[in-house]
Amino acid sequence: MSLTEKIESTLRPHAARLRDTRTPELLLAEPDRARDLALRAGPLYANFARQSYDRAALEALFGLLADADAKGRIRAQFDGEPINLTERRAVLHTALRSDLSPAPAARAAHQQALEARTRMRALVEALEGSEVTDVVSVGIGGSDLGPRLAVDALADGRRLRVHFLSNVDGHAADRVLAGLDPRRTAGILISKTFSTQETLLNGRVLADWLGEAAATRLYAVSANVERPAEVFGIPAERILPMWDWVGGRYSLWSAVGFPIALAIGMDGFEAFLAGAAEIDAHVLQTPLERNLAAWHAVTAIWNRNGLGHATHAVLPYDDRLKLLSNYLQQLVMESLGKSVRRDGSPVLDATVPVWWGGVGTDTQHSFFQALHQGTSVVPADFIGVVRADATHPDNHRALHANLLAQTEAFANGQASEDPHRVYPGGRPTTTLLLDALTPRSLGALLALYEHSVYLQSVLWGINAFDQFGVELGKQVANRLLPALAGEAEAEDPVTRELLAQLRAG
Ligand SMILES: O=P(O)(O)OC[C@H]1O[C@](O)(CO)[C@@H](O)[C@@H]1O
Repeated sequence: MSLTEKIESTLRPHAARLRDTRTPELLLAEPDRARDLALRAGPLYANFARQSYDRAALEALFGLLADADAKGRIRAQFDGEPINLTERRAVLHTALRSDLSPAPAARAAHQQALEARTRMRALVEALEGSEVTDVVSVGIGGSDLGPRLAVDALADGRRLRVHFLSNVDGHAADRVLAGLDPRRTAGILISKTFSTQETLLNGRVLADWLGEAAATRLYAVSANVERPAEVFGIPAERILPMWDWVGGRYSLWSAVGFPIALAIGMDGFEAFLAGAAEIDAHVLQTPLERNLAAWHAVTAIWNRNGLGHATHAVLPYDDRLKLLSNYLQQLVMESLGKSVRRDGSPVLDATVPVWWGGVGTDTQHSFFQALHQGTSVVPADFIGVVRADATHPDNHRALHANLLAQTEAFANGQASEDPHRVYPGGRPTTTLLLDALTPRSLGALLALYEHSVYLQSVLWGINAFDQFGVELGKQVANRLLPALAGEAEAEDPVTRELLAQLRAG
C-alpha cells in the first residue's frame, strides 16, 4: 500500500468519527487536553488543543510518520543525502546555521557557510562605516521574501535602511527609488541562478540609476559567482556565494540574508541563525511524539487528508509579522504544490492546500466573516507574541484579547434562535506563541515551518525541493517578448486577441 493510500485508509475512520466534534466535547472526553496538547521548543510555544483530533487520531497520525521513517528522512536531510531526487541535490540549509551532522557533506557545507559568513561580516561592517544610508535589495521569490519579512519584522530603524525591489513592473522600481539619493545608496543583486528575468531587469534599472557609483556600491549574492561580474562588472570581493545545496526558498540563512544583516547588524543575523539552530537540534533530537515540527506536520495532514480542508490561513497577531503569510506562501506552496510522488507516480490524495492570510486585528474586519460563518472551514495558525516592545500597553492587551477571543469563538461557536446569528464553531486552529519578537524567535519560527513542510512532503512521498511548475510560464513569457515588441505574432488565438488589446493601448 502506498503512503497516500495508507493516509486515506488510516485517517478515514477517525475523520468520520470526529468530523462534527467540537472542542468543548473533546475537552469533556480529554479534560487535560488544553495542557496535554501543547509543547514548547526554545522560544516557541504551540497549543494544538483546538484541533479536532483526539488521542486515538493523533496516535494514528504519528503512526503514519513512523511508517514513513520520518526520523530516518530527517537524518538524511541533515546528513546531506541527495533528497532532492529530481535535481540530484543535497538539501543542506540546516548546515548554514547548525553543525549537527558528522556526515562529510554536511561538515563541508557548514565550513563553506562559515567562510561566507566571515566575508559577509566584513562587508556589513564596511558599509556600516561608510557614507551609505540606504540599500536597495533586488531579488525575487526566495531571493526576496525571506529577507523582506525579516527586515520588516526586526529592523528598528537605527541602522542602514533596506528597501526591496522584486516585481518586474517598472512602477515598482520607480516607487522604491523615489526619495532615495544615489550618492548615499548601495545595491545588492540577489539571485541564485543569476538568470532570473525580473532581477536582471531591475538590476539594470538600479545600476543605471546609481550611475558611476555602481562601480563601487553594487554587491551580488549568487551561486553563479561568475555572472555578476560578466553582466554588471561587480568585482569578486563584492560577490557573496551560495551553493546548489541551498534551495531558493530556504536560502535566507545564507548570504541571501545579507540585507537582514545590514538592517539588524551581523550579531543580530547570527542570533537569527542561532534561533533556527535551536529548532534544528529540537527536530533532530526529539522523539516524534514531542517534536514540534512533527505535531505541526501531522496537524496539516489531518486537516487536509482527514477532513479535506482546501485552504489554510496564517494569522499573525503582531504587525511586524504582516509579511509572514507572503513568505509562507512560497515556502509551503512551492515546496508542496506537487501531484506526483518522488518516483513519478501520481499522488492519490490531495497535497498542499492553498495558504493565505494576513495580520490581526486588521483581517478581523475583512475576511473573518467568512471564517466564522462561511460554508468552507479554514484551519488556521494564529501566531502571537507574548512580550511587546511597543510602549502602548493598552493596545497590546487589546491585541491579545482579540487573539484569544477569535480562537475561542472559532472553536466553540455560539448557538442562536436566529439562523443569521449562529456561529457553527468547530473551526480548527493552532496557537503559536513567541516569547518576544527577536532575531532568535523569528529564526526559530521560520525553521519550524521549514521542518514541518519537509515532514509533510515525507508523508505525501513528494519532493519538496524542486519547483518545475514555475518554468512553463517563464518559457512562454520569453517566447512572447518579440510579439510584445511587434516583431512576431503570438500562436495562441486568445493570446493574439489579448495582445491586440495591449497593442491598441
Ligand atoms: O534566486 P533566483 O535564481 O533569481 O530565483 C528566484 C526564485 O525563482 C524561483 O525559481 C521560481 O519562482 C524560486 O524558486 C526562486 O526563489
